[in-house]
Amino acid sequence: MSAVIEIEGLRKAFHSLRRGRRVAVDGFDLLVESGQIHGFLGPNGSGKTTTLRALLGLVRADAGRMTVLGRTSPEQLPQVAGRVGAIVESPQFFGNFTGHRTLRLLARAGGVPVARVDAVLEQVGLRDRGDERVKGYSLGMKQRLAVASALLKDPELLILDEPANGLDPAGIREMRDLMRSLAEAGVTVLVSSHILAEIQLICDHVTIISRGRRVAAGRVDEVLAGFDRHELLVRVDEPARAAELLTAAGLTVTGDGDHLVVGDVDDAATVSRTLGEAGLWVRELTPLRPDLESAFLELTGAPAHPAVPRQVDETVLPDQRDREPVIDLDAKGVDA
Ligand SMILES: Nc1ncnc2c1ncn2[C@@H]1O[C@H](COP(=O)(O)OP(=O)(O)OP(=O)(O)O)[C@@H](O)[C@H]1O
Repeated sequence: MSAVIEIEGLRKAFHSLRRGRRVAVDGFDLLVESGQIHGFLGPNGSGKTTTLRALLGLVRADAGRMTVLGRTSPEQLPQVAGRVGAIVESPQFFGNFTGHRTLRLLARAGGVPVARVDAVLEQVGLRDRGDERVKGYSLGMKQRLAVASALLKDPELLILDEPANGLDPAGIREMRDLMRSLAEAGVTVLVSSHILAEIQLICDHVTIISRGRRVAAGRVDEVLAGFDRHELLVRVDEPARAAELLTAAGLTVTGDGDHLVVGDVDDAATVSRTLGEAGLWVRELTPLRPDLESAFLELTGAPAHPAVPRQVDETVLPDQRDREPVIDLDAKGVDA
């Protein structure tokens, strides 16, 4: 497997008038290999968007080494730009244009054959809706139109910043199916998100960022294995008595009501035997597998923040919302 994205020691600080210098990304590393659907997870403000913007040359990094498809970023990015599709800044669409017309315009502007438009509409499941005006699209359809615009170039690498943000469960499912079909078609996908359950379902690899630093990376199942507490959910009559017996047998027992959670269990038979010998019959014995949600909480000290609805055709760019005035160091050529 070859590296499609490599980031080593990325640093980026912003200077704001009110709060002074703020380090957004602090020595961050990321490795995405070809064929992966790679989840990029982190709490609100942990540095995901800044990382992606730096990778794509939209903001200048203070330090670090980055490559995209084997070329250094940002210097050699133009050499591979035609092979990379990205939605990091929310694209703006004209509500009065149809999806088809929007993509035709973008195809012409990007020097892509207009014949690609039908192909990408088909790919994102908008073929039958391409002749409708964008203002009549649901949020999920607008997100898919945004993905379609990134697919016009038939990219090998697709970078999506929070593609499921603000979507309802049906929209999230559509986005998930779309990413899966892209991966099956051989596209490498890097997707940032805070919707952990979705990342767990969609992605094979994950990198977790907290306060600008990488706190975990690897295959999703391997990252989760590090959080396996070998716990079992146990349902039994007389749970209070069962808890006493299991504690006396050296196990950790928590839980209330009609079930117990028994920890540090190497062999489930220990539980059923201990209870069975005392005449208590186990009605349910289920291993509790760690999920990304709890791993994330433990690693970052923060719960995944609730979805912030963000529409792809919002008139306000994300950077203009809830942000203080910023000294644009890039424009002034000043080092942070
Ligand atoms: N243009 C900017 N000016 C000033 N501060 C910024 C700017 N962009 C990002 N920051 C700050 O850098 C930190 C990281 O922000 P970033 O947007 O990269 O996080 P994120 O992980 O993408 O968050 P979210 O999930 O909310 O999108 C935050 O403290 C943010 O306020």
